[in-house]
Amino acid sequence: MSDSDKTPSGFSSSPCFAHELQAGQNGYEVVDAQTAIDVARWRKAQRQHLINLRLEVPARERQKAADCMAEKLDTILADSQNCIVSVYWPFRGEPNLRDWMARAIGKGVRIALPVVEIKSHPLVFREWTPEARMEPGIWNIPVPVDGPPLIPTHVISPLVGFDKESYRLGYGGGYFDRTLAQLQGKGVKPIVIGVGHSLARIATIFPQPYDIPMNVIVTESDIVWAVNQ
Ligand SMILES: Nc1nc2c(c(=O)[nH]1)N(C=O)[C@@H](CNc1ccc(C(=O)N[C@@H](CCC(=O)O)C(=O)O)cc1)CN2
Ligand SMILES: Nc1ncnc2c1ncn2[C@@H]1O[C@H](COP(=O)(O)OP(=O)(O)OP(=O)(O)O)[C@@H](O)[C@H]1O
Repeated sequence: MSDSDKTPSGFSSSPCFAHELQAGQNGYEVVDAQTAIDVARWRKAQRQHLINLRLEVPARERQKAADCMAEKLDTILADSQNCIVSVYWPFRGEPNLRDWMARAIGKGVRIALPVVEIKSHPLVFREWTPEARMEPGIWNIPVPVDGPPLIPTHVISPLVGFDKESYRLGYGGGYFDRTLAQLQGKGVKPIVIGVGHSLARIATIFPQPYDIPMNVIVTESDIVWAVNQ
């Protein structure tokens, strides 16, 4: 099946929503209500499909792919002393970068993990080390409990899906977009690195006004920098 074959049919709106923009209250423009419902429904189905595809890959093969991604991260973060890199604690078949996190600390990088402190609010980042005290957070994902919030210089974001315009499909909470928008409001622009399997590539995520594109996407086979960097 070609990418264009995967384009859903039956939408009330075309992929270009620019003509439907209205002033919103969240600091970004909003599209009309029906478009928002259509996009949310389509994304939900895509998430389910892409997570299932990834979980069908045998665990050993997934770890091999994650190791390839880790090597590529080393290239991107070659000059990363003094950097604070937000990673993630893997779940539901996300690339497991935990060994890479420990190695990066050995090279002078500070590693942080995202924490949902308040539902539907921006994420907070707390430092992780192999000794960090962890507690189950949202969806039982372990999060560090001690230390002050950190502001990352780099945000490594796990991809459920991604498209050729470097937009990310996540789990539907809007957490990364909300967080990046908040940081940008403070004049902070971390480098956003998406990591995911190449099977997560789709033609478009039907980007919405609140979606913030990533700077670079790392898969097991490629490093793809966004255009207009
Ligand atoms: N490993 C890992 N940790 C992570 C993330 C991640 O993507 N991976 N996150 C990255 O953001 C944050 C958690 N993300 C979340 C995203 C959505 C929902 C959530 O409640 N989703 C709704 C479905 C919404 C919908 O489909 O419309 C739900 O499950 O009911 C919870 C947490 C922080 N930690
Ligand atoms: N900057 C923002 N401010 C307020 N709400 C936002 C913002 N960005 C996204 N959202 C909300 O989050 C919802 C889910 O967004 P989206 O479908 O992009 O999630 P996602 O990127 O897949 O999830 P996640 O980042 O948690 O993995 C959107 O419907 C939107 O209402």
